Amino acid sequence: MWDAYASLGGRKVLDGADVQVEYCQLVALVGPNGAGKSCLIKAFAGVLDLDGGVARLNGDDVRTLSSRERARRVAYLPQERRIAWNLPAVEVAALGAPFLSGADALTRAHAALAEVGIAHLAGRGVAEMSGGERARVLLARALVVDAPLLLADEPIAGLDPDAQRLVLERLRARADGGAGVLVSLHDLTLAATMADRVVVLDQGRVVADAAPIQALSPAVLREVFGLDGGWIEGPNGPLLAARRAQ
Ligand SMILES: Nc1ncnc2c1ncn2[C@@H]1O[C@H](COP(=O)(O)OP(=O)(O)OP(=O)(O)O)[C@@H](O)[C@H]1O
Repeated sequence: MWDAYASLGGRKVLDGADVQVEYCQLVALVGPNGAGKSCLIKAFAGVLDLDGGVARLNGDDVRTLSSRERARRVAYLPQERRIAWNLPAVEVAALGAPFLSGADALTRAHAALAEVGIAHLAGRGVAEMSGGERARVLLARALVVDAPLLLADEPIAGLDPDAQRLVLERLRARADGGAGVLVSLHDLTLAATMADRVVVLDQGRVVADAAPIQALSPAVLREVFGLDGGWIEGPNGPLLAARRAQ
């Protein structure tokens, strides 16, 4: 995405943001509440109009692609977790592959539910699930196709710690398997542990885009997140040691 500008309700929500997602990379998008992360992801998914700049998928302006072509090229997990109908989980997950035959879509949906650790819930209605279980069904819907670009807006919000790790490991595996993955996160330690690159967004602008520890430097932690501190090496990767700036 180059030079993206967008406004909502008369306010600038993207202000010249440049973000590239390469194949085989997991890119974590971080920033405070209201920074523009969802807007940026929506622009990539082709569901938010830009006032300026362009979101390209493999060179093509996403807005020029048909819905089916978009569904092939980009899988999108929105932040919104509402599901209108009480369909079984496997049928909800199968909706992620509208261009496959019903049987193929269901086979893939079963595999995607297993991938996110809820194969046992395949036949359960989504209205009869906990919030975290439903969140995993929606993630499975995004994983049903091997889209070259996977967009996940706060995929681990509301999940227990084990499920958070599982979901990020699955997204990591998609990147290792060749996809570009852009995932918005609030947990900076998980972002630093799992991502190849971290993009820091603040007021619709990219203020850092680098390897995790470089992007989340003490200066960025202070200026963007209001935190004093830095990174220490933990047994399983970097750990954020920070407190609110005085
Ligand atoms: N439908 C809307 N109408 C008007 N303003 C909106 C709308 N949706 C979002 N905004 C504004 O756009 C800005 C960016 O919102 P966005 O949802 O992209 O932030 P975010 O970084 O994803 O935040 P969070 O971490 O809270 O999810 C915010 O100032 C928000 O108030």
